Amino acid sequence: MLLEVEKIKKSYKVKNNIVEAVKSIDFRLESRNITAFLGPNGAGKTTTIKMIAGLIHPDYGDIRINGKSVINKGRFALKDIGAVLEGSRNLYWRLTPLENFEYWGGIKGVSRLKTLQRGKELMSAFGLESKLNSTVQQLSRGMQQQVAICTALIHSPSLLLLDEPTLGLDLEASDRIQSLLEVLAKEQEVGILLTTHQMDVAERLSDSVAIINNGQIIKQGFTKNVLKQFSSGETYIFEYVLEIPSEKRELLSKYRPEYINLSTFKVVLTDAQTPYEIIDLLEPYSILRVEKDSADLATVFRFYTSNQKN
Ligand SMILES: Nc1ncnc2c1ncn2[C@@H]1O[C@H](COP(=O)(O)OP(=O)(O)OP(=O)(O)O)[C@@H](O)[C@H]1O
Repeated sequence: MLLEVEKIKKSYKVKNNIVEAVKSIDFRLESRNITAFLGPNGAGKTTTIKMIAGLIHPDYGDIRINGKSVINKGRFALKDIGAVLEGSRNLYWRLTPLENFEYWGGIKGVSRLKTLQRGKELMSAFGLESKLNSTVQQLSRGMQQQVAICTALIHSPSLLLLDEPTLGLDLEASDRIQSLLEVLAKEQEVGILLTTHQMDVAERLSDSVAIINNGQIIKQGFTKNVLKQFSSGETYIFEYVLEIPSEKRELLSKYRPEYINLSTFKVVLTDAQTPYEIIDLLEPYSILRVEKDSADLATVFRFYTSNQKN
């Protein structure tokens, strides 16, 4: 198993108060798997990722990478982990991408030749070959983030930790990063743990999700299973221009509609039924929309995080 996080806890002391940032978190991440760590602001995501990256120590619990505990073993952990936490803090802005790669490659114990070769390959994967010799401060924010990711990958780590990798980026930059992450996971067998508030990014990229709130994981599983639990078969939503009159309600009753408001209702259809039957039945009333009701991660996220106090 690439990453095993076992019952980790972390509290911060703020003046006379203790903030329990992470109460007890358990999860696993396999190679080739992308896990999205989701949670509202202050849920404890960054604290957890920082503990995995060895930047802060848990008060309790264990973190194992490839079966070996990394608690208090910073040097060992360095070898297997690449991380981009809080924007592009792993970059020196006055240096070029190549100089940054050389610097970080040196720290991670990779030869200069290998570092430069790998750095160039990674930059080409982003279409940034022409920027190898510009200083980081001359690059756009999207490019800087891409260079930060290249830097984190310079020593070919098996685990990549990313805090909000696509935050504030335009669609093209965000797409490039997402595509590279997919390639890294599926073709180069890297395990990726990322935090994001962008549910569409999480839905596209993640094999698994862990939803965290108040320092605890409240839901985890394969993304497709989590979504499936929320999608209720052949459920359709019909919205009419005007409210549904009582004689039509009577005719509709055999479909057991669930009314959302006076002009909108949901029905679950069997294999033998089609949405057109309903439309025919309600003629001549004008329909505004009919759509299949399927859950997305945003719905799932809202459900779990708004039920936090139950
Ligand atoms: N260095 C610190 N000192 C004191 N409290 C902290 C520190 N870092 C985080 N916290 C607190 O710990 C809790 C969890 O914070 P954390 O940054 O891990 O959340 P997060 O899920 O990453 O949030 P966001 O989505 O806003 O980045 C919050 O209540 C936060 O205020």
